[in-house]
Amino acid sequence: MVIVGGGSCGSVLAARLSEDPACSVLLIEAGAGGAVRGPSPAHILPIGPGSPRTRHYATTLRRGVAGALVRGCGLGGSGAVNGAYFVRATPADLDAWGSAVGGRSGRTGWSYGDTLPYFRRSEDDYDFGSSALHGDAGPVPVSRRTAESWSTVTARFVAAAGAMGFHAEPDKNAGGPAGVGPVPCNIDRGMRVDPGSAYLGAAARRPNLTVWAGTTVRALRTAAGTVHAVEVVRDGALLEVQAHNVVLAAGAIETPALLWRSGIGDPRMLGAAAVHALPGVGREFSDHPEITIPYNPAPPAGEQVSEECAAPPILEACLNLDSGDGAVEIRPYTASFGDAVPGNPPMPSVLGAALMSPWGRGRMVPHPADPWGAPRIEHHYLSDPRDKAAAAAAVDLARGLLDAAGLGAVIDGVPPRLGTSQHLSGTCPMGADPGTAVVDPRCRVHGLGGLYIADTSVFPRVPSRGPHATAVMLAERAAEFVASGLR
Ligand SMILES: Cc1cc2nc3c(=O)[nH]c(=O)nc-3n(C[C@H](O)[C@H](O)[C@H](O)COP(=O)(O)OP(=O)(O)OC[C@H]3O[C@@H](n4cnc5c(N)ncnc54)[C@H](O)[C@@H]3O)c2cc1C
Repeated sequence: MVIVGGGSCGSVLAARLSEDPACSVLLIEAGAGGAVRGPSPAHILPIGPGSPRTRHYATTLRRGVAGALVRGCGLGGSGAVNGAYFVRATPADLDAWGSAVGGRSGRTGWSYGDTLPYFRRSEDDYDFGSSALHGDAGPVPVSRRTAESWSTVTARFVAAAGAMGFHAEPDKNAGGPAGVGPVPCNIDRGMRVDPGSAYLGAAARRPNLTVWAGTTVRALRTAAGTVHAVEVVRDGALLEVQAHNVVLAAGAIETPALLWRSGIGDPRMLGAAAVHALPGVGREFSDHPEITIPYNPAPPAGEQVSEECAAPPILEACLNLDSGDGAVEIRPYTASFGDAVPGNPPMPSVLGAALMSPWGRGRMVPHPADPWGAPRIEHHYLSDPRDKAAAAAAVDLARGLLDAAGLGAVIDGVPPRLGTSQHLSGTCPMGADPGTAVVDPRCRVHGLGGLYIADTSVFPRVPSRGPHATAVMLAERAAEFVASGLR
């Protein structure tokens, strides 16, 4: 078994599949560093210029607006450098996923009921323990900051949202009505516990699990409709590694890129290099646009700040609204991205207003001149009039909250800025129809034997919450599908 990519999903897959001593697993990760890094300070995002733990990509957010995408690289992947917000997709998201992909409920289903056991299995919820909704024995610790330890920004924001009539949501992973409340985080005592640390830490010593870091998979080798090997670059040499099964978990940018480099995709795009037709690769993706509103923070008004507040995660609480024309998330960041991201220049404090169920879809295509170059990415943010209207309403709401909370004053002459939440999803979507989908409901690539995809590229659409907890659930579920295919 070869797993390509040791990020959020690849770590889960490698650990779960190697639980069976008869299954020999090779995990191949492009980023350097063979050892699992272990938990890292959650209030720092090591994604700034020059960070050895990231790869950067250019995108066009909308016509005339350039943007930058970041992906983690190294064991733990993007999960090891992210904001540590660990919120599940909503029951409505998952039920829509189940209906969209048409798998049979319970066996290959993706509805809320089908997926709940895998969310529970992945977590150790420090606040809610074991219950019908939560697990207390999984590898990922999940915790929420208590109101007593909130930073001033969070405390003022939550109070203002309550005063404005938004109802309290004490557990954003309970599947209840959306509101304002603490963000569940994969944090233990201030440290981000990414899936690499959580899952691979214990598994790495198993004799049937080999980890090759600093090794890049260049292409898949296929013959007679089956993938039988991967071509890798390791220590400067090009090698071919034979495999009975290959699981791609290289993330929502590199997984489609790897398929294209292997001749898998839309033949109209690949031309003579085409080996297997799957026109859905890169055709439509979704992500959460975020508009940030810069402000000058108000001076403290004598609030008591506990010692624990000294280094809060970047987001301790948020407001979710699921009604009306689309889901919205208002994010009161506890620090400026100049302070939280080493290497960034000084930046103002911002409040974020994100569209969490956008209608617009992005498109990714291979680099036009260089098959080894980064794909061309276009987000097409706010291209749909419904998104434009929702964005304007979300910015108004965020400004109202900024005011009501007394967080500070909007900076004159600095307009709100369109950016991305970095939640790219759905570049190789799951579905029953190989004309549009790339994998079936068991994560098998349509029409090719021996090849699975299990990462955020297979989400039919981005969930209406951050994708990380849902990515870990997906990998838990995919590991079972892959293992059952071996029997
Ligand atoms: C800066 C940032 C902040 C974020 N914050 C949050 C948050 O707070 N909450 C949330 O829910 N989501 C957040 N996200 C999104 C979330 O972290 C990702 O959606 C999730 O981690 C993606 O998991 P993945 O397994 O699909 O990909 P990744 O975790 O990106 O893993 C892909 C791995 O594959 C490796 N790889 C790629 N190509 C190859 C190759 N050819 N050969 C070998 N290895 C390869 C990469 O190096 C990487 O390690 C954030 C993302 C970023 C970048």
